[in-house]
Amino acid sequence: MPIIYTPVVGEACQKFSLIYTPGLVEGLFLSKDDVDVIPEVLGNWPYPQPDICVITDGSRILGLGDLGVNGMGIPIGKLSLYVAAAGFDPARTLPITLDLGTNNEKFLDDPLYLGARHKRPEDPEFFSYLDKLMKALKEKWPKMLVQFEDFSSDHAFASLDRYRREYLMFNDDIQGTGAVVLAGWINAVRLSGVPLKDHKIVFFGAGSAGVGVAKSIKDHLVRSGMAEEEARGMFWLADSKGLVTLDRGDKLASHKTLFARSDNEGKQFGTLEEVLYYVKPTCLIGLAGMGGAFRPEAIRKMAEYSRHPVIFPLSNPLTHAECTFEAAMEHTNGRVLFGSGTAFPAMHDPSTNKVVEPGQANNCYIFPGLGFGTSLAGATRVSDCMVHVAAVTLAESLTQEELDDRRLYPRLERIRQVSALIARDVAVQAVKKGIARDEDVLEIFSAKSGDKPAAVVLQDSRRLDKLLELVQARMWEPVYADAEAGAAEPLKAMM
Ligand SMILES: NC(=O)C1=CN([C@@H]2O[C@H](COP(=O)(O)OP(=O)(O)OC[C@H]3O[C@@H](n4cnc5c(N)ncnc54)[C@H](O)[C@@H]3O)[C@@H](O)[C@H]2O)C=CC1
Ligand SMILES: CC(=O)C(=O)O
Ligand SMILES: [Mg+2]
Repeated sequence: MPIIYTPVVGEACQKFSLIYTPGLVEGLFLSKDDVDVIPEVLGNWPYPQPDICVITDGSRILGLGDLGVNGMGIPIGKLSLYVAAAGFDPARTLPITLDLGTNNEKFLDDPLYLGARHKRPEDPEFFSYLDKLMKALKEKWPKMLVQFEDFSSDHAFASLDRYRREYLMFNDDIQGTGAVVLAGWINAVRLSGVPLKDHKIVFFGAGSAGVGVAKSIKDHLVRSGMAEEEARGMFWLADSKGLVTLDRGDKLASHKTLFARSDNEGKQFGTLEEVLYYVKPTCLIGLAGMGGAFRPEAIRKMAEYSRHPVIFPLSNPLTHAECTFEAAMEHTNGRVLFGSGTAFPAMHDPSTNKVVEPGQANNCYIFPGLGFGTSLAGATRVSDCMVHVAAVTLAESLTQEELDDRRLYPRLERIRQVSALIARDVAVQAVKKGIARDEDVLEIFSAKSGDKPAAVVLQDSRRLDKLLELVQARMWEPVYADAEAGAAEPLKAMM
């Protein structure tokens, strides 16, 4: 996991042009010059019809910025996790990197850079290209789910809004991250001892991930019965200019306006510390890609404001995490409820004489199961309910032992089990919405395409068990064709 994914995948992307292996088909590159021949380029893909595609334009790779075509490591890494964590067939996964240019001067001047050495196009050309690509992908592989990954935040929000109704797609940084943090947050709130409505959440970073997470938690609160205004009042977002307020004097990007504060009485708060002293939050979430930004003083303040402060330094890779697990433990006297984007090692807590394992709040707990359930159901799109149920199922997937250990997420070793549960519940939501098309899934609920079965049918435990069996039966297993060799046994034992 730490090799095919964060942190090493970040380094692999930084060095991608140098370590590239000619002749190995790793993924599909589409350049600006291909604009009129996109279907023909897709036709060059030498493997069977893909079920899942991860696409990036390399414009915001983890917290490492614009890596251009070198971002290819991310679709490859994410798809490896679709295989390992949910059971997609590796031959039916498609990594795509758009080589539309880069605004990274270092690469523009680098003779060894593999991508096109020109700047990125303006929005009209960018979206016209993307429109053609989405159309061509749907025409060629209508059932394939497309995951948008690591696009710069303006394009991440705009493309999600543009394609989510017409195409089978979702944005992992906005929706996958939203769901995984919501799951950890639900469990952290339970352990914090602070009533839900009294939580105050500060976000350091208000980009695709920050706003995606804030929206996901806010929508969950509203679904649970809280009024929209009250729910929104629990959030304070800070970006590179400080607390996001309506009267800050700059033109706010549209994705930030939903959470912009209007109750700041004309005062502005430029630094994270100023925001913390003003808000006195119970939760601090880092999604700014600023390594070390949660300094000891800030962590100590969090421990003053709450007996069990929730601190989530979520930026990737490890060097960009806002603080380490060790620092969070030290400056809260071990009271922190912690989740990070990249895994930190476990620590011995002298006060309890126990080993404490930090949570890994990474969308890798969500996208494999969400994608598998969507694909299994033959869903025609990814609805908000499908993403929301993925979060709730993840939050509820902990075993008694994991709950006793005060964990926020299940052990990573159980990821295939957890992904299967998420896939089942996502598929149920697709059936509920009438957007499932897979006949085996529909038959379990005695439904036809387009039907919306009654709640009593959808909650019937016998049918749910059958659906889980179907999920497990369809999961690809890394076994040798000659099963007699017994190569499958160690992996089966993990299930
Ligand atoms: N744990 C997880 O599962 C995930 C983690 N991430 C991480 O989150 C980070 C951000 O990702 P995105 O939101 O997509 O990027 P983004 O570029 O859309 O947003 C970054 C935000 O940070 C703010 N920022 C930048 N410098 C700052 C500073 N000095 N002080 C305060 N704010 C500052 C920007 O104004 C912007 O609001 C990345 O490091 C990425 O790896 C993203 C998705 C999932
Ligand atoms: C985990 C992830 O999607 C990111 O850091 O961008
Ligand atoms: Mg990402």
